[in-house]
Amino acid sequence: MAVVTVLRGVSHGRLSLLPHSQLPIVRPRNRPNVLRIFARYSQAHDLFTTRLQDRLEKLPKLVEDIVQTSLNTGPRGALRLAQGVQAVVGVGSEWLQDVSKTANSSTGLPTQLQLGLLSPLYLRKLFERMGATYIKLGQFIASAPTLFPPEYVQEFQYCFDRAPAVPFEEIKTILGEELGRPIDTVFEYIDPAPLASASIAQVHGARIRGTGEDVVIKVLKPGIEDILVADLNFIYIAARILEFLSPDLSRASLVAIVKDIRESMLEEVDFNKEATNVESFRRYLEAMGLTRQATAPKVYPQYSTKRILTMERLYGVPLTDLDSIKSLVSSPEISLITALNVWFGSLLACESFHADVHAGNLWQLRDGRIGFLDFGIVGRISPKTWAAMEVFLQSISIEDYESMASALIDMGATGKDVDSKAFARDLEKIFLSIQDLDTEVIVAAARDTNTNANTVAANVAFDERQMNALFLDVVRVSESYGLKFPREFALLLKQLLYFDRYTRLLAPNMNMYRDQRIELVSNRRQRNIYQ
Ligand SMILES: Nc1ncnc2c1ncn2[C@@H]1O[C@H](COP(=O)(O)OP(=O)(O)OP(=O)(O)O)[C@@H](O)[C@H]1O
Repeated sequence: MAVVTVLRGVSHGRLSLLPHSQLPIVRPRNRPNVLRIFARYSQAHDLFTTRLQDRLEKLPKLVEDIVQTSLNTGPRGALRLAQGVQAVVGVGSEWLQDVSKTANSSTGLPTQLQLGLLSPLYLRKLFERMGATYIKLGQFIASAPTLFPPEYVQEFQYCFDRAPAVPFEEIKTILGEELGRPIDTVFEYIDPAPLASASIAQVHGARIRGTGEDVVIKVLKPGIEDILVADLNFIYIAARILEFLSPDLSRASLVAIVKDIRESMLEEVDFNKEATNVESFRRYLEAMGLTRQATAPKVYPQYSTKRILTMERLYGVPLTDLDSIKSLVSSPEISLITALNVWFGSLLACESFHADVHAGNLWQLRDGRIGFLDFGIVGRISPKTWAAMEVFLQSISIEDYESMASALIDMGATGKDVDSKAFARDLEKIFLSIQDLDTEVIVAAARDTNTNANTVAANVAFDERQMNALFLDVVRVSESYGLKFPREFALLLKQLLYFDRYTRLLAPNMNMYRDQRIELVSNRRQRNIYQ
């Protein structure tokens, strides 16, 4: 909790050294008042002096670390600083405009505007402008509700990763360097217009020379590693200073956060890792006899490196694109069931699970199969978490909130005794509210006979916001009982809520946790749902 407290303090600009009045006091018994007061004062004073000395001793190491890290960052640091200033000025002027719009209103400035650039909305915008590292940091905040204040976790769910495209000439240069030979000896054709452009990578359609196979090439954007080094070093310095200023801050947690961010970012900019993840998912499909039902793009290792990833091109539409999907398959419900069974099966039988199956990464393919894209973020489940997760999922399916509570207690590290009955009652309230809220939203969308893609999308966005709020509720209630979950649990739960949303959209009458066709817990034996 120390991390949360301090980070909250920072976010409201209130970080300070521990004042005298809050120093722990050891009460000696049976002493006259004056002596007691003196003893109390001198103990507090001693403690303060010891802490100060302790800190002063650490100061040279901190300065050395900062200097060393800044030297490692080199001129990239200055460049990043300039970009940072530009981003602050940009979002700052947006904020000023918004302030001036509300200046004449009688209700005064909304809290969002009062907090300035530190408010969730403007901080999210600032992160988006700052690019790759901060977008990933934002996405990390969104996935770590136990560490950050809920309003930030909620807002950062919408940290969009879109960035201007890098000119095609530059992309061609990178491809030539990475392939080590003229690109036209490998590719017969590359589409100069990118299929997608995010902060870290850009994707182009292409055709392999000789075989004529359609592929996509995911290219790491130039200079992205430099930006990462500069940004991660900056984040490291900030963490060190925080530790220095607040000795009460749990060091292990803060270091773990920085380590987690660092590791997940470095994994994402190494396409060899993504290639390994896709390949292991494909092996899982093969081993389970699921290749006729689902796929992930085949990787062309001979045309892939750390910086470029050449993959089979899939053709299809996102599973949530209701109108398009109906033109491809007669029963979107069956498609959804397949997707769910394949994903749940991977939890058990694959080395890692796809931890980012948002709508853009889950496709209904033209050939009828389900396509899983983008294996940049994966999770791994420890046996302990998985065992508790099994019970958790079973308990959802039978609406047994007491076993749900005990599964959550098993998963969440706590030294305290938890009142599992009260916890169960609180969980029940949350899950009941999920059912009510979502059904309402989706039914409203479905009744609209003129529904077009935009209408559906608007409703889905609204629905997603609610789902996230409910997901945060589960975590918040658990936290109030002293539970702290491993991050893989948050990844899993978030994914389940995404799936719940797809279910309400594609198969409103189906109960994901009860339907016999969905093997939530054990998917070793694939049932034939097509008979
Ligand atoms: N194998 C593929 N076949 C067809 N299109 C693809 C393929 N891989 C990627 N794309 C297209 O490129 C887009 C971005 O790809 P991907 O999700 O892998 O990159 P990303 O940089 O991680 O993007 P994001 O973070 O937005 O998910 C996909 O949404 C899809 O439109």
